[in-house]
Amino acid sequence: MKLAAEKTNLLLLVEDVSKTFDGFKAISNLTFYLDRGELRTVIGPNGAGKSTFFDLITGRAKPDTGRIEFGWNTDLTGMNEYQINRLGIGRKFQTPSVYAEHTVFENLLLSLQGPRGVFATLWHRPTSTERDRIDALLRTVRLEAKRAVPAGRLAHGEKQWLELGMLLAQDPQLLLVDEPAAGMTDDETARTGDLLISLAEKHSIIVVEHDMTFVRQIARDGKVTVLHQGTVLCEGRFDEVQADERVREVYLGRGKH
Ligand SMILES: Nc1ncnc2c1ncn2[C@@H]1O[C@H](COP(=O)(O)OP(=O)(O)OP(=O)(O)O)[C@@H](O)[C@H]1O
Repeated sequence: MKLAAEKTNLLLLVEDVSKTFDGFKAISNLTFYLDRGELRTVIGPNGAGKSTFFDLITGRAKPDTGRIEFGWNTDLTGMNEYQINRLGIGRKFQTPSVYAEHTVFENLLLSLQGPRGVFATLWHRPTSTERDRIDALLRTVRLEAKRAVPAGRLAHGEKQWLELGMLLAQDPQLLLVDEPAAGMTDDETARTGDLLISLAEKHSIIVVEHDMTFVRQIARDGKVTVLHQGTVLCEGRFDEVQADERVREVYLGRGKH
């Protein structure tokens, strides 16, 4: 349990959380702390509970027991997904969900304006502040050259970057990113890593990932958390985790590298 003095830099507190689905304990006494400005990578074999962990933070699933707090003692367990999102927690799912027939620019405009609705947004002339904001987002995700291209015509990697840009348009404090490198070429994967590292200067980020080359790239000297059977098996720098016998047994030993 964290003491008050240790909490000053804490952004997310997950303590002793459990979640059972139909008698199966998907998350079991999970404790996890994230500091402000951290870029944390979470790995673990299939079924370890990574998606459920994100579901619990974002309010998609509710814990049976335990505490989940954001910022300075804001209890997330009593809030719904919308309220948690409004607090500043954004999630990017593995499969990009962009408006295929609308341009990259329009997709970013839609995210910037929130729940106004597609029709209202696209019939309203963006303000110069909105244009500046979108230009900055396009630079961040390196899609300036694609601003007028319909999102459906983008390459897989570009769609993922656009969706990250759409998430950033809401200016979240905490970004939860699910397997961003899945299905990407090596070059796209490396660019995604660079992008996440640059975002970590302003945001706190948790990335769930299977691709170990990518995990090594983004983890640098930061912490990697290994989940197994719904709980934290170990935590440490990439090389420490990689050398841990328990990790080798449950994860790397199964042929994932
Ligand atoms: N809504 C649900 N109902 C029943 N069982 C569930 C539900 N959600 C998750 N589970 C179970 O909980 C366990 C953890 O699932 P979860 O999807 O969180 O793992 P994961 O680490 O994300 O796996 P993967 O790497 O394959 O995506 C799995 O055994 C899964 O079948």
